[in-house]
Amino acid sequence: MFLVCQPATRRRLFAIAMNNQAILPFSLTNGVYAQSIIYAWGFQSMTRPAQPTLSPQAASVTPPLSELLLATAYAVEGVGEGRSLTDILNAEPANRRAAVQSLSFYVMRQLARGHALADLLLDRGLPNSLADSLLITALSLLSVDEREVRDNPRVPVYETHTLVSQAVTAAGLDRKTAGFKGLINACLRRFEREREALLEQAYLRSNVRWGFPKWWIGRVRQAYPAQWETILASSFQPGPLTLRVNTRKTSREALLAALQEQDIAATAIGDHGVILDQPLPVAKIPGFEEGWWLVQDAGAQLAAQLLPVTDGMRVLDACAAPGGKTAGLLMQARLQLTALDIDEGRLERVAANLQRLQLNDAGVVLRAGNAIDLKSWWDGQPFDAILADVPCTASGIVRRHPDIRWLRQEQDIVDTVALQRRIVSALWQTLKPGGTLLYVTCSVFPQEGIEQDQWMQQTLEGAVALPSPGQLLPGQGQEHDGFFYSLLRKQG
Ligand SMILES: C[S@@+](CC[C@H](N)C(=O)[O-])C[C@H]1O[C@@H](n2cnc3c(N)ncnc32)[C@H](O)[C@@H]1O
Repeated sequence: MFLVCQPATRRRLFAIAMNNQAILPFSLTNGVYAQSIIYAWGFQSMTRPAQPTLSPQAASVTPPLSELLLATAYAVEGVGEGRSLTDILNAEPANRRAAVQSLSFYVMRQLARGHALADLLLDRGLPNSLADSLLITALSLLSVDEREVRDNPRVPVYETHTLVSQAVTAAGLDRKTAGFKGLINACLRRFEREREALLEQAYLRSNVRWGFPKWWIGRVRQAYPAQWETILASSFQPGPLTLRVNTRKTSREALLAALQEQDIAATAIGDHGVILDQPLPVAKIPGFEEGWWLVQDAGAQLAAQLLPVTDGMRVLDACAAPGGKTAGLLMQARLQLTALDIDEGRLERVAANLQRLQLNDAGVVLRAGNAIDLKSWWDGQPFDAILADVPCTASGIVRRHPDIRWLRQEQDIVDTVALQRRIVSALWQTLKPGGTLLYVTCSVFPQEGIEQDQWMQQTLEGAVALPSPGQLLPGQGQEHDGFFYSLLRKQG
């Protein structure tokens, strides 16, 4: 494998490869009576980012709940300012990352409820955004109900008095929130007293009922009048842990047998997938170090199967990072593969992941570049096949990235559609006559899927549609996230 990047990047890449560890489980104290943690975030999280070094003793101690609540409030504030929760969590120290992930994922799902309750308790939000985020965090966690716990046993549940006192202690830990201790205490205690009435009022709001922004609910409802409720309900729940077997290293039967041996319940899904009954830390699943599998949703696994590739082909994976679909393609055949991505940092993850899976063949080149700017990265040799897993709103993968629904704005759909068209138009020029291009998005919005497909067939010279799944929706039939697939051949 050959990486086209700066020398400093190469050094960091080596460090990442050496650091390739899984997220560890943790246990919470402080009055938690039901707790379990989501471990794998997807392919990206299989490589642990560089973290400040902690002594083994310090790294194994989970901080008190008050500290976790404050860290979660910082995460909520960060998302409110437009930062990705994945980036925020990557910067968390190792000893609390899993705990803060569990809390912040839950709060993200119930953010509309937390906001609505804070609105009802205070005429205006708190004048300090961190204090406001702490109040919303505590209210989201205090308002967990039995039905939620029944539907999802991983929901974090705390005894009320513990949560209230820890939230107030959390306020005292930071000078930005210390002045709001009394007000936060008063709000949380009032919530305890008026819980039923406040929740009843909050649930009158559609964004609280569904856990999505109003504009998002409207878009899904308009696009899928018969299925919108199941799509939203399914998108609200956390996705399961699904693995894609590395068929270069092992078989699905062998992986299922190894899982069974360790009493890990799992079933086959799709052609190469395995779905675990319960999520586990990746390091606890047999074969992680050996590269027997990667974490990949069943819908995403289809990409490598749909693009017709055979040994020796010149293939472009145009928006490759973090490399889940690159890995899938390399399991299908021995390729002369260029993995292109505009983000050099994310490209490092492709390298680390291919290394763990031992798919870093001599014919693989990782290249940092903008797909639109052909002159900057293309050598003029046409490709036999192109995977265009273009940037999108990611509205189909909100189960695994619960912050996305709050980070996106309705206008983003228009901007993303325009960017996707520019990327595909450029890539089409690099495709051989007779070659195939697979267009992929992890979105449920038709503007990025079926409407783009129509546009491509009308606009791209010589484009002929081949059979492909089209729109895959969460909660409809097989277990998977939301994706759109269109396979086009360039007539020669
Ligand atoms: C949906 S993600 C790709 C996921 C990846 N194919 C996988 O399966 O792991 C889209 C990627 O496109 C990259 N990207 C965005 N704009 C791009 C551009 N103009 N040229 C190349 N890559 C781009 C982003 O950095 C991001 O990594």
